[in-house]
Amino acid sequence: MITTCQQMQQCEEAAFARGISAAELMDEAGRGIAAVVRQFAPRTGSLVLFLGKGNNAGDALVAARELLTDGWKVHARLCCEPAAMKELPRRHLQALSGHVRIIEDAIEFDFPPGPIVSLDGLLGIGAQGPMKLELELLAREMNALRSLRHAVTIAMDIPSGLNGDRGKACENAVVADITAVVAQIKAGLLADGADQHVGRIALVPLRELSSVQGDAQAAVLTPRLLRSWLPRRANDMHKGDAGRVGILAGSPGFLGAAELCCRGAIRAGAGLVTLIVREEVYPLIAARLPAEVMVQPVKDYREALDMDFDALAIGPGLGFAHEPQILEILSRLDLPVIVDADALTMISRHPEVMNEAAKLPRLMTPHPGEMARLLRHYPSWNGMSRRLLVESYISRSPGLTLLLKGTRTVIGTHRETTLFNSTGHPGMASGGMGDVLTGVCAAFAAQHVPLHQTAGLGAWLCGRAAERHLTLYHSAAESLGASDVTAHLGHALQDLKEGAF
Ligand SMILES: NC(=O)C1=CN([C@@H]2O[C@H](COP(=O)(O)OP(=O)(O)OC[C@H]3O[C@@H](n4cnc5c(N)ncnc54)[C@H](O)[C@@H]3O)[C@@H](O)[C@H]2O)[C@@H](O)CC1
Repeated sequence: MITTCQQMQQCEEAAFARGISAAELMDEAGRGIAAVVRQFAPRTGSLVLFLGKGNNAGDALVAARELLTDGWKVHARLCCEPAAMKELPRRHLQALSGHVRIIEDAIEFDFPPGPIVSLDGLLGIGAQGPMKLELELLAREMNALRSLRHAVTIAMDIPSGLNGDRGKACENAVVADITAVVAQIKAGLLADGADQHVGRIALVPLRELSSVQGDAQAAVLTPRLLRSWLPRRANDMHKGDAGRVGILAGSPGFLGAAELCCRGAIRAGAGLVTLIVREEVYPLIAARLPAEVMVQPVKDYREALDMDFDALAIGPGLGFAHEPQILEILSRLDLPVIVDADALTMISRHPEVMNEAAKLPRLMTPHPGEMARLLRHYPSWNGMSRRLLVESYISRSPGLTLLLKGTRTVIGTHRETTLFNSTGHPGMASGGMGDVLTGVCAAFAAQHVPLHQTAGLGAWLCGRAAERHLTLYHSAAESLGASDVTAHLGHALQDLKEGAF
C-alpha cells in the first residue's frame, strides 16, 4: 500500500492501542534494516550512524546493534546531546556505549580502508517542515561522505529532507543509494524528482503495521508481490511448454542489440528462442549468437506472421529500412508482442497502428526519450507526472501494457494497479539494458504470463541482476555492462523466489 505519513502514524497509533509497544516495532524495523545492509553491503567495514532526535535514529541504532556482531565498526554523528533525544533512541544509544565511537566530523575522520556505509537516521515520518540547521549540516556531511569517499548511504524510512508525502526535497536533503522503507511505502518516495534522493527501495515489512489505509491503485514491486506471478515449472514440462519466443531485431551496425535480447530471453527461461533476421544480416550475426538461439533468415519480416511462436519481441537494433513490414506485423499479429526501440519510434511516426492494435496484447517499453516521441501527439499532457502519463496513455487501449523505463520504472495496464519498480542502480545507465529487458519480457510473455505481470517481473529481475553483479564480484557500478545483467538473471530469479529485498 502507498500511504501518507499521517496514515502511517494513524496505523502506528492503532497498533499502540492494541497493546503493541513502540520498542517492539523499532526492534523489528531495526532488524529488518540490518538485513537490508547485509544484502547491499555484504563486506563489513565502517558503519556511520547519522542520528537525529526521534525514533528514526532508534531504527539506525537497532540496526547497528545487530550488525556489530557481523564485524562492523560503528561510528556515530549526533545532532544533539543524548539527553535531548527521544527516550527510545536515547536508551539504544546508551546500550551501545562502548561499541559506538562518537565522531565530530565524518569527512575528516580517518576510516580504515574498506566499505563505508552511512545510515541516515536524522528524520523519518515525524519531520515537520524543512530541516533545521543542525540536521541540514549533518545531511550535507552525509552527502559529502557519499560523493567524496564513495560511502554507500542507506536512509531509514525516508531520506532526511525529502517530504514523505509530496517527494519535494529541501536544500541538502540526503541523497540515499538505498531507502529502507519501514512497514509501508510513503507516497513521496515515488514522486517525480524524488528518485535522486531515494535510490533503490527496500521494503522492510512490520507484522503489526501490515494493514493500513492508503492508495491501493499503485504498488511497488517486491518479491512478495512478484513471486506468485513467476510460473512454477511442472516436473514433466518440455521445451515447447516453456515458451517459443520469436525476436525481430538486429541490422548492420546494431547486431549486439539482437544478441543481448536473445540472451535475456534465454536466461529468463524461454524454451525456444528464434532470432528472425533479413537474409543480408544472417551471415553477420549467426556465428556470434549463443548456442541456444536459432536464427531464421527471411526475405520479408512479414514471414513471421506465419511462424509458430507464443510471443514476439520487435525492435532492438532493427533499423528503419523495412518499416511498413514491421508496422503491418504490429497491427495484425494476434500474439503478445513486446515492442521496443526502433519499433517504438515507428509507432510514434504512425500512431494509427496502435489504434488498429488497441485490443491486441502489446507491451511497449519506451525509455524517456522514446516516450517523449510517443507523446508528441498529446501536447495537452505536457507537465503530467510519469504516473499520470502512463495511466493516460494506456487508458484507451485495453490490450496495452506500458513500461516507462527510468530510475523508477513505471508500469501501467488498463484496469490494473500501476506498478513502480524498486530495483536497479545507476550502473544500469549504459547501452543494451533495454534490449535485455525486452528479451526477458518476451520469455515471460511466451510462458503465458499476463503482460502486466510480465513487465513487473522483467523490470524487477533486470534491476536485481544488475545489483547481484556488484555484490557477487565485489565490482563497481561503473563497470557494469548489459551482458553482466544477462549473466546474473539466474541469481535474480532465485532471489525473487527466496524473497530478497
Ligand atoms: N513510532 C513507531 O512506533 C515506529 C517508528 N519507526 C521509525 O521512527 C520514525 C518516526 O519517528 P518519530 O515520530 O520519532 O519522528 P522522526 O524520527 O522523524 O523525528 C522527529 C523528531 O525530529 C525533530 N524534528 C522534526 N522535524 C524537524 C525538522 N524539520 N528539522 C529538525 N528536526 C526536526 C523533532 O525533535 C521530532 O521530535 C519512522 O520514520 C521510522 O523510521 C519505526 O521504528 C517503526 C516504529
